[in-house]
Amino acid sequence: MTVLVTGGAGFLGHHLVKLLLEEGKEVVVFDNLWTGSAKNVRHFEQHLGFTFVHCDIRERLPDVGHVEQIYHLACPASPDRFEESPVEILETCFQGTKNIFDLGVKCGARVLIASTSETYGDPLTSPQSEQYRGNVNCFGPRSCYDEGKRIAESLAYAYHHKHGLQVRVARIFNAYGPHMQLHDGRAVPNFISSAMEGHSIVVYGDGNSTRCFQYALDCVEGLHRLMNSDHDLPVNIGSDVEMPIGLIADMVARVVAEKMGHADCVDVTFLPQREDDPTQRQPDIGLAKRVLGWAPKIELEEGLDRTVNWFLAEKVVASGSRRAVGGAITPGRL
Ligand SMILES: O=c1ccn([C@@H]2O[C@H](COP(=O)(O)OP(=O)(O)O[C@H]3OC[C@@H](O)[C@H](O)[C@H]3O)[C@@H](O)[C@H]2O)c(=O)[nH]1
Repeated sequence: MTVLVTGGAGFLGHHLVKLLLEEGKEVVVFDNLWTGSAKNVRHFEQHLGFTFVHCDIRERLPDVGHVEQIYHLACPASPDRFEESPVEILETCFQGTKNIFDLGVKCGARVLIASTSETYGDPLTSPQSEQYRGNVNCFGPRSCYDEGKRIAESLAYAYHHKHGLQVRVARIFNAYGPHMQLHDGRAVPNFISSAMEGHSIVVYGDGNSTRCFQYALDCVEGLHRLMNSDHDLPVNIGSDVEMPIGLIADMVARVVAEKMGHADCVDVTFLPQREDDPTQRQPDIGLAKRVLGWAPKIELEEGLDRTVNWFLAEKVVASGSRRAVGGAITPGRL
């Protein structure tokens, strides 16, 4: 079976491509390396079943022959990028997704889209089940992503009704793990990079906003189960262990300090809450448990330990060989 993964050089893309190759699938990756990295796919290059195509899904897509399944992950996911490139993100969510759906119709492929907990906006109810319709500001600084992903969901069901496209919709809640960019902008890598570099950790707000963080391997296992299930309505994929961000900052500071042999943890600096930053978030994962038999397995302590180990190892490699990070990649097979 040939599987296409858009955004396969991204953080979650990396873990998903690895899982699919280990399963014996032929994997084609589409990525323009906007927020992904060549490093995230370079070690797949000797795999005969792997093909990398450098392309932008907003443009006319290259011919890749027949594919049976498409995981559509391509889109920046860090709130820092939402403020930098809102128009490009909207184009990716609409035109990019439309191009992928057209390819799905042409090939008769099933398409899974990476939707998001951001479709619930700043939720007024907790936990958030798939029935909750959300509280999204349609013109705020995060709206390109929130509304972009909402229109991607709408487009998925429009293609299903009009063209019979088989769609799967995963609403992914906060994920973290190895292969995120150190300066990605999201909380976990930001906290790790500040602690590693001895800078104060920045927490927006008073530290009481909550999130539930899932480890990358759990997340891609959930995507894989959803793709191969019969359930064609949106499903939350996330951890339901809710924690204040201030506590997560403290945990990261402690883990990094222990591993680097520092006696003291770094300080935490509090800055004003960012506009429209959700104050609480916790998925109801009852549906995923029921229809996919899925729930996250890796606890936050264990996941943070593995993630910090990975970032520290990357730092040693980078300082040892001074090799380029995220450099240009040649189109075609890696
Ligand atoms: O350096 C930082 C970064 C983030 N934060 C805070 O930590 C919380 C989590 O922030 P993140 O940037 O990791 O992620 P957010 O929850 O804001 O958005 C994410 O939600 C789920 C996704 O689908 C997306 O990846 C992204 O939109 C927010 O309250 C944010 O303000 C900090 O306090 N300091």
